Amino acid sequence: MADHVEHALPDYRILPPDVAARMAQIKQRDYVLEIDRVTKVFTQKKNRTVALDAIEFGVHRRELVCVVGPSGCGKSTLVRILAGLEDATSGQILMNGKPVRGPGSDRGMVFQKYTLFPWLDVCRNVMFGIEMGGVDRLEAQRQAMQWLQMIGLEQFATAFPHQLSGGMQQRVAIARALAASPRVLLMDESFSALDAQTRTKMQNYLMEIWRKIDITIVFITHDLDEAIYLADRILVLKPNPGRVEEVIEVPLSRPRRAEQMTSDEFLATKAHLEGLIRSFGTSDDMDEEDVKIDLPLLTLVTDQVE
Ligand SMILES: Nc1ncnc2c1ncn2[C@@H]1O[C@H](COP(=O)(O)OP(=O)(O)OP(=O)(O)O)[C@@H](O)[C@H]1O
Repeated sequence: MADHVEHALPDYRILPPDVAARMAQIKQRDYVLEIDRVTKVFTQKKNRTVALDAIEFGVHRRELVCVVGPSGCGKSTLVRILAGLEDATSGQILMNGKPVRGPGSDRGMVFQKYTLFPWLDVCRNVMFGIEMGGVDRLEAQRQAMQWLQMIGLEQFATAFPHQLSGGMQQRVAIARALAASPRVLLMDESFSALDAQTRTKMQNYLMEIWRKIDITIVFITHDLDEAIYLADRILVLKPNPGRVEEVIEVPLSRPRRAEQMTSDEFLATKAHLEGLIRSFGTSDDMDEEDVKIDLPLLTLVTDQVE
């Protein structure tokens, strides 16, 4: 007899009762953001790329949706269209039922690269979004300090961005985006420049803020662990052309804890996502096993201990 029996993972589609109840509650809420048959075609000389092909999806109020997919499946294009930075070739984005015509204060954005204004101190960076909304300077300063308190950086109010670590800068970027009172926060690979430990802290920190305020989050990521850990639902895109492959309801209870990353439900969801990405057959950086490195001969290790 075999010494060990292979551990069978549960079906990732089976939601524990508390998760099923939460998901039912989320689905009763209105859509804040609707992607209404959005197609985006890029034409360059003779090349025609269908980056997004009739994408249809609705994000409920106070939901946290992650978007994953291999390189080139249209994640960045989608987030740029959601932000109003790019037009769809056909279809439309609706915010609370109204068509999006360009960037607006109802959608905040946090990018991958640190985008704080280097010449403004932390408080002024956060004040920026508030003042843009027509609030006077003194009131903006009061609100900015409240945000800094919320993110635990009030003692850094007069520091400049270069004096902060990457994680702290992203916390300020989140505070700056939220201070402008958006309905939706769009996050494009916002934590991928951070080291693993800081990244986990930022994920917990984001979920903590999200729990406290009325905000809906759309989070684009390459990282499957990050998507499963954060999301209520995961929108999986496939490339060539960019289409919705599947929408996954994450079978994990909230509040999320790091220990859940080794749970059967987590592993089953990850195994399924990995299988999907592999089935797209792209040479993607999500698939680390496929990465081949040509080493120059001189780098061969000669003192290897067996
Ligand atoms: N401005 C552009 N002009 C021409 N083609 C573009 C443009 N922007 C994106 N594309 C093409 O559209 C497709 C989707 O690109 P996009 O950057 O949205 O994918 P992605 O999923 O965000 O990729 P990655 O994860 O590598 O950032 C790709 O084939 C890309 O080459």
